Amino acid sequence: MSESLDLSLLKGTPQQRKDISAALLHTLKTKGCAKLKNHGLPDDLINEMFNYTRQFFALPLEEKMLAKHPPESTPNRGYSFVGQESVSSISGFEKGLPQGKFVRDIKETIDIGSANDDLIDNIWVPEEKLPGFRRFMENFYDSCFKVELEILSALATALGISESEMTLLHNKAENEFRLLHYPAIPASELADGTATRIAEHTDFGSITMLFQDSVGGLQVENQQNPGVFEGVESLDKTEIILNIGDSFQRLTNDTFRAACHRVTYPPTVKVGSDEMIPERYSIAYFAKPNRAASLFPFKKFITPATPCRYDDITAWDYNNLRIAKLFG
Ligand SMILES: O=C(O)CCC(=O)C(=O)O
Ligand SMILES: [Fe+2]
Repeated sequence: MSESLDLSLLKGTPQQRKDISAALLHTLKTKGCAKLKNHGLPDDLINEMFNYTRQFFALPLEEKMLAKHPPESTPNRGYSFVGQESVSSISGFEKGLPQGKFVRDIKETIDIGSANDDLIDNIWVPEEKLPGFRRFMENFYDSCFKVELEILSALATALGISESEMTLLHNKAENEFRLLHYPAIPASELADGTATRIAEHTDFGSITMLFQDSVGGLQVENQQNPGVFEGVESLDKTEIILNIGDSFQRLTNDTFRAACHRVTYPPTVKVGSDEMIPERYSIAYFAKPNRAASLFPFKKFITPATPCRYDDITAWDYNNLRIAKLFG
């Protein structure tokens, strides 16, 4: 995986901004994801984020279940126990592939939205179970939103589309963000291919900003070599791993393709061995276009050589179409 890109250059000279935006676009288009440093989120904040994430998942199951995700896909809020959600049902969706075999994800998650969302409320454990958790998460969400807008503006610059059009499409912060815990398991549990940590998938939104600990196992499909998945390790958990989601693929009429990714064995553990795969934590912030916005491709990307590939659909209808498949 290539070097981290220095996002502080977006605030440098106009030339530096242009160059770093172009580098970001190039890395995403070739590698499928980009690592970002100096993105503006303080190290302490990210470290605290991981601390809270660890503390949340360390609560007894019956306490986590006080914030339980409904059995169906919407509203996508609250705690999902190991086995509740299976991502393999959407593997290959945007590639137009038929649904493949069922693979069990061995992960637990909590999904969180904006504190100011007037459509959906968050689902929290009672404050006394994890004091400060709710407030911290709500603030972290807002901090991620600021970085999201900067990244989207940079991508707009690099793609030659209007920054304000891009911002207007995302200004309601109707995003989602998810804490993930992959429990420690013997490697043998993954050996026959019926289970994994998270099955191959693309994210639904515009961009995903991911934070991961140092365990490893995240793999992203190289955009120039379909079918080839490359490991993405973070030496430093304060780095953001950025990838493109399906909504952006639609908006750019496939100029930009969503990156397929998955989490499996970390590089330190031998496939099929008796070793234990250590537990792993990650945090994914899914930036999405406003619910009412159309995902019809920007005019610039519809040409005689590249006719429009997508129907007009709102971001919300598209989101629900995708998510409906996740909770079976
Ligand atoms: O845990 C990770 O690194 C990836 C999580 C992910 O891809 C997702 O939740 O969509
Ligand atoms: Fe993902």
